[in-house]
Amino acid sequence: MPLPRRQFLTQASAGLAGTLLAGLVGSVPGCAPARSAVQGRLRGAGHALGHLLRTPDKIPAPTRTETIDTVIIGGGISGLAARRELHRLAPERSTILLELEADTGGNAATGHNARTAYPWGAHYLPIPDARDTELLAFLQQAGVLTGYGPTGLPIYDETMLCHDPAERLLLHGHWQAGLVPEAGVPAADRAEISRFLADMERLRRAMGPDGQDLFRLPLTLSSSDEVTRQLDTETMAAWLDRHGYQSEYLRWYLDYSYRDDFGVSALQISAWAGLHYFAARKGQAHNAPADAVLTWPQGNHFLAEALQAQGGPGRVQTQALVFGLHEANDSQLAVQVYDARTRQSTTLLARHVILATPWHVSKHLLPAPAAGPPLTPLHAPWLVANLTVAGYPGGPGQPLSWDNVRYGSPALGYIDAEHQALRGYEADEPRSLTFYWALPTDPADPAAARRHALASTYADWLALVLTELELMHPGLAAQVTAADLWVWGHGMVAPTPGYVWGPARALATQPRLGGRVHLAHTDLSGVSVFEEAFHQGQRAARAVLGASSADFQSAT
Ligand SMILES: Cc1cc2nc3c(=O)[nH]c(=O)nc-3n(C[C@H](O)[C@H](O)[C@H](O)COP(=O)(O)OP(=O)(O)OC[C@H]3O[C@@H](n4cnc5c(N)ncnc54)[C@H](O)[C@@H]3O)c2cc1C
Repeated sequence: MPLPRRQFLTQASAGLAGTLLAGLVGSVPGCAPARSAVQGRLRGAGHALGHLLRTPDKIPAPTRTETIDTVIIGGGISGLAARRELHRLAPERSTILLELEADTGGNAATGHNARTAYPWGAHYLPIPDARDTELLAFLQQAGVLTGYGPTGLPIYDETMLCHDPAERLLLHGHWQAGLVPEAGVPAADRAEISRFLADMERLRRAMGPDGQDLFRLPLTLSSSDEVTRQLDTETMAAWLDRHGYQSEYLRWYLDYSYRDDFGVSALQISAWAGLHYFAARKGQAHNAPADAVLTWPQGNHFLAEALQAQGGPGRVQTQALVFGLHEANDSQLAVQVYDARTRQSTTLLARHVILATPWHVSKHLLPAPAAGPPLTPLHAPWLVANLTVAGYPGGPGQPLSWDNVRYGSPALGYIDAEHQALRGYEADEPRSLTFYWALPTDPADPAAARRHALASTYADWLALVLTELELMHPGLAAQVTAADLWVWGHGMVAPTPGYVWGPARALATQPRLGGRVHLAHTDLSGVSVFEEAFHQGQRAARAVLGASSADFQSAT
């Protein structure tokens, strides 16, 4: 049964001050400033335009026709990577990328205040596996990778490697360094945490009988070992129970990590995905440790801009809603697109289409699939809040770090958006903080959480965020001067049991419409991270070129 809205917000704030949910910021005792003192607004992806897909009769019929070789639908990381790859391998082809929003980047969106750019979504890339030469080549061209050391390991631009201090955790009233609970944690729990991390280290190095790493990114490179893939059929929580991992500190740390990458906890993801999270990361660098991350004030929008810049002169059209896709004739597809600027629609006749949209959009555009289980990705809604705070977020212990998390919180903490700025700060200078919050989702009715999230008001969200800030830094909520908030109705895909290696994903990723439509999106991976999106795009672009050469051969 759908949650009433008040209950949804109560769950979102589980553990926060009980008085919070009156819905008025001023009702939070002793912490929240008068509502009028905080400048800001509630934003979000272009729901109104996107929702036109549900009522196509309200969209004007196409009045013009254009012919083009390849149309890319969706300008997130996967669509931009596809465009770059097409340009790299076949620059003579005509392409157009159509993006619904006013800017490309998808979930790697950015905004800014008077002080700095900040992320609205994806904000970091762990240093990649040094075997991922295609990703390294892109990063080198983007200036992120500056060369190679004497042993052949990549050297990353020091200004883009996350500076120290990178992470801190508020635990037992004290800020400790790092996010793995340590300070004041009983010895038995510490031993369990060490055992788990040692297990993950073993899995990181483990190979399957086919000679492939058991876990790797992109995940298609992981071993096809059946015993390992069977782990996709149980939940990570069940796997932890089976292996005697009961420590509440360990379970909190794992749930925090999974909510941060997948939006849901160990109860909702498969054991394969839960282990992949820890065992697939094999970053290596000449000038950074294996767990270093690359980050920018504007988050991964930096990488989106670089992908777009490397994609050549092909057209990129934003505020363009694709609402129809069908076969026009034996050799062309018809793509119907509505331009929200001119309020006119066009039919593009294309030999190939790369569909780089989330599955809830793609399934509307594609003809019904062949018989088989449907793909039903679970997406938690997310709240991201960018705050300007007049005071310093200090506290006992480790100073302000890039990533700041409160143990036991239902939220995911905040990033210091100005962390990478290469300058000193006056103690009383304002700071820009980016809060992340994966909202609770009932897998039986995920649409209910989304509906409630989209129906909640600026005041509702602001109350949640300010209360969380107050619990992290008593007295600081009153010093918030601006707060812009963004709700993602669909955050990122959660790899629920059976999603990654079950039949539905394999079926959904098949080429469609006579082999002329190729799909790319992290929903089709099950693990929503930059590396997956990048490789999804590359694979789709190569599939277009492969299909084109087959066309060419059959025509000659
Ligand atoms: C809050 C949040 C934080 C995240 N943090 C990180 C992180 O730190 N690091 C990381 O690696 N990953 C992170 N991710 C995951 C991130 O989603 C992926 O890394 C990646 O950006 C996904 O790219 P994509 O191309 O698969 O999808 P999307 O970003 O979903 O791109 C799809 C695009 O299609 C467009 N579109 C949809 N419908 C239409 C239509 N009908 N016509 C035209 N265009 C359409 C959309 O507007 C969108 O631009 C985060 C995700 C979220 C939500």
